[in-house]
Amino acid sequence: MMKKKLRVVAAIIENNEQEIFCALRSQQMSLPNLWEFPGGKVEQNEDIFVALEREIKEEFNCRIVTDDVIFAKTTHDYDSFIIDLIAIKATLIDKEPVLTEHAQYIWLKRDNLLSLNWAPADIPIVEKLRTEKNRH
Ligand SMILES: Nc1nc2c([nH]c(=O)n2[C@H]2C[C@H](O)[C@@H](COP(=O)(O)OP(=O)(O)OP(=O)(O)O)O2)c(=O)[nH]1
Repeated sequence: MMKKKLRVVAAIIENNEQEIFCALRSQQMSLPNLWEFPGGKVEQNEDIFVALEREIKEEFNCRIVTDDVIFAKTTHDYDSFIIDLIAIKATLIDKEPVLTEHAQYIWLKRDNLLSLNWAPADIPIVEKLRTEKNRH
């Protein structure tokens, strides 16, 4: 049978201290106990930037402003599905995120990102963040 293909957007949210927002998937979610850049599935005909803002609002009850470019795009073949993961940088507006589905979150400097147990699809994005030169 053909594997299901998921199109997922993920936010690289950086704060004023150059820390990046990392979220821990809970026991109840798929890929439990793995860290991710928060986001979710893009709906049919939905704009990816709109999808990302929607997902962050749903999952953390806060608003972000996204870049208007894609930071990184990667494909990963999990046992039960294939994911197209689209990472987009973003900035938090209003307030700190509130956990609703995730088990935990943490703000980490780039150099410390590899200390977490990431969802496999996210590893290339973590690597790109660690080595990027022109940060903003
Ligand atoms: N949001 C997000 N999902 C990721 C990342 N890396 C990664 O492998 N994934 C996977 C986990 C999920 O299987 C899928 C995203 O789906 P989701 O979080 O919207 O929804 P879900 O499958 O947990 O739950 P559901 O909507 O099926 O109830 O992509 C990532 O960095 N961010």
